[in-house]
Amino acid sequence: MHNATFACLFDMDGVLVDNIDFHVNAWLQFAQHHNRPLTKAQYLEHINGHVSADAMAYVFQREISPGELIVLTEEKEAIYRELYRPHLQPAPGLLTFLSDLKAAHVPLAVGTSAPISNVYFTLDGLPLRPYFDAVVDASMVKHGKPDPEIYLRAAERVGVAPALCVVFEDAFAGIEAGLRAGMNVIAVATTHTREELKDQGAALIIDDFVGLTVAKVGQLVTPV
Ligand SMILES: O=P(O)(O)OC[C@H]1O[C@@H](O)[C@H](O)[C@@H](O)[C@@H]1O
Repeated sequence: MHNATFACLFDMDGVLVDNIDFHVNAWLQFAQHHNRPLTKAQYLEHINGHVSADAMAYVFQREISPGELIVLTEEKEAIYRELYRPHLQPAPGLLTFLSDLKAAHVPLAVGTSAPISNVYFTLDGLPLRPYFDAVVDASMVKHGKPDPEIYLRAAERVGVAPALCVVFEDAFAGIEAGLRAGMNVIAVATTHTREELKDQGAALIIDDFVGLTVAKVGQLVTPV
């Protein structure tokens, strides 16, 4: 058995599930309903991977009150869940990779900008929750990605030093959050192409989890 000396921290949307097209369509429908201009390019640059408080402030170009934020977030996320529900499935190779990590006693956590309603939908809907020792969502932090708080909190929850954590991320904001937390980042080329990801500072770029081994990930944090 592999002797685990590191932890793996997973982003949710775009990593555990390859669902960003559904988020894009939900945001475009939501924005149209509120007569706000929004394009896919703007989504990718300003919304992808960000917490709803920041995304809504961008869409409406103003501060959103806490009460309004709850209503608007649930409106958008209900559209997303309706669109994605028939397609809900784990990313290719994910279940095998998570089982291998568990067998090697690697502590596992999720660090997501998503609201808790989407965490229930994804982690309990599949179900993926039994694999994870900790889940940190948007409601548990003051500052969303690209701030490192979500990943620092996840590392704290599994009791592993940031330098010994490997973050799996698809979003620019999430990659930056992992790097600013002092962690090793593996970029997943779901939302962005390998070309777009190549200068973002990730130690490795993968298309999905097929064929990924515990040893390969461990090498990123374990001196040879
Ligand atoms: O990629 P993460 O951190 O799981 O982020 C979740 C967020 O990702 C964004 O891309 C979605 O548009 C949001 O609606 C969602 O809540």
